[in-house]
Amino acid sequence: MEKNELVIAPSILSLDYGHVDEQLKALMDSKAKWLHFDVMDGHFVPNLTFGPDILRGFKKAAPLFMDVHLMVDDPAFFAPIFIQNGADLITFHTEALNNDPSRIKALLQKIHELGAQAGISVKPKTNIEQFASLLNDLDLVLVMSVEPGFGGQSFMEDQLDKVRWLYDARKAQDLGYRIEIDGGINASTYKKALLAGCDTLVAGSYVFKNDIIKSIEGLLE
Ligand SMILES: O=C(CO)[C@@H](O)[C@H](O)COP(=O)(O)O
Repeated sequence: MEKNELVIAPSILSLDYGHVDEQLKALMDSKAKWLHFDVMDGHFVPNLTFGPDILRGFKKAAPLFMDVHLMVDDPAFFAPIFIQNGADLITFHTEALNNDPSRIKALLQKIHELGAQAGISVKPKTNIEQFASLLNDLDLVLVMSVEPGFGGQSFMEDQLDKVRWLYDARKAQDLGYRIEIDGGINASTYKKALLAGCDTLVAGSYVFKNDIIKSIEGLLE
């Protein structure tokens, strides 16, 4: 059984930036409670996206739970800035801290001290089991089911092994972290993600290239 209520986090990477007001209104009228906000620095991943001012603007226009995914070389520098500007949850990539458990733990703690929830993001080639000792410090684990950097890629089904491992570990240790999946989620892949144990679905192109309200409702069914 799922421990957490199912949450859909539309990824604003795929928003149609010619029609921002309209789309934010549809999001506010939808059943989405979260927004997924991808921060890319052009170096950790080969794409550039949004800074903290944009997050502040989005939060004002659409006051939903802001799930901020840092794809940056220096998450310890950027996390406090995004929290000040409205992030409710920050995830960062462990590789940016050389996969060093003590540095990862210190940043998770810093994020918590600043009043936000904290989690790690896991790239497709990253082994999750090396972070077993950190599970108790996490509010969420973000499993990437595509290589981070771009929307519209195909779902990597083999990443569901990580989801199953996280699900079993959570149950065995009676922990409460969310299991979020991100990349290639659509009307068919979401079912596989839910069956494997995800409780938080990020969806970009599927939501914004279809009817926003109906596609979110469909993923919640
Ligand atoms: O973080 C990323 C890409 O790096 C994602 O959040 C994408 O924005 C998901 O887009 P779709 O695969 O759903 O189109």
